[in-house]
Amino acid sequence: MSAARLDGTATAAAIKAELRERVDALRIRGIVPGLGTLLVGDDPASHAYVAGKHRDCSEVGVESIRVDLPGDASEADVMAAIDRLNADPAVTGYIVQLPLPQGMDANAALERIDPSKDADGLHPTNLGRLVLGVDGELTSPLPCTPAGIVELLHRHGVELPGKHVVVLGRGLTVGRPLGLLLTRKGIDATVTLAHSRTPDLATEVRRGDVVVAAVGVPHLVQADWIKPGAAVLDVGVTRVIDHETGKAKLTGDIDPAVAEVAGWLSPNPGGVGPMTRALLVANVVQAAERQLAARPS
Ligand SMILES: Nc1nc2c(c(=O)[nH]1)N[C@@H](CN(C=O)c1ccc(C(=O)N[C@@H](CCC(=O)O)C(=O)O)cc1)CN2
Repeated sequence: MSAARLDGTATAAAIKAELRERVDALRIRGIVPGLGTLLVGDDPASHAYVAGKHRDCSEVGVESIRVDLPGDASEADVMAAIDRLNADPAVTGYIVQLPLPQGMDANAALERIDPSKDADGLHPTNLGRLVLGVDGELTSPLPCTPAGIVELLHRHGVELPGKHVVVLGRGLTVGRPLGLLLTRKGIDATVTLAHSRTPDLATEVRRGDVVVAAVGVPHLVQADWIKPGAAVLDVGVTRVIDHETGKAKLTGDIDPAVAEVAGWLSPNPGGVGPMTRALLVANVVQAAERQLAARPS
């Protein structure tokens, strides 16, 4: 038996259709949401992701403001670009595409973002609100990949309360905030956050009703690591050369044989990636709705 597909492309399309209606309602009230992106350097993957983000915006009626700096830009250039995005009234929310070129302080860049314009939910204030809001109502933006994973499972009817979720990877954009999100009241999962220094990964993964792999090690997770029927989300991406075609192709963290054991499996590409982008647009629309709510009537 083969796992059912956690279809990120179709789910993201449904979310974008819902967002289109919210954007239309905002525009009628005179608010035009705009997403800004700041991309430094010429990493092809980052360029592809940023292009996808702007494509999504045009599909839902969100304006795009794109700032690209060369790879040899100084930290002062990056900070100045962030200051301009903070001040630009056309920018409802924006992101600094990660990774920044080697040697550049990503934390300093993230801290410079105006938290009310932080479309990635990665500013310390918004990550702090995620920690503080574990028991309560949350009105700050959530990091896009964790929010996308929870939404993808929810829209496929995969229940999380009381389930054991094993997350592989402790990075800033996925593993770390995902652990916080999954343990919030209302989501109520139990989380194991495993990483490169965890002994015996296979034993940890076998305990998971849900497994999220975000480490960037091609085909790390093997079929005999998976509890039969588990939901498996493949987030990590490595570009490897296909020996038959000589071209680079995307390879995820999950071995294809996992499909024979898992109950649910997200394809990669076509799984969590499109959900990350859809939830980014959702954060921008939400920020615009907050602007509207704060406007004197
Ligand atoms: N500022 C941020 N930087 C990065 C984040 C982030 O959330 N914020 N996450 C990752 C990359 N990422 C978002 O920027 C991202 C990854 C993948 C995709 C995506 O749509 N993938 C497609 C395949 C695209 C391709 O062909 O290359 C898919 O999975 O179907 C979008 C965004 C690191 N940086």
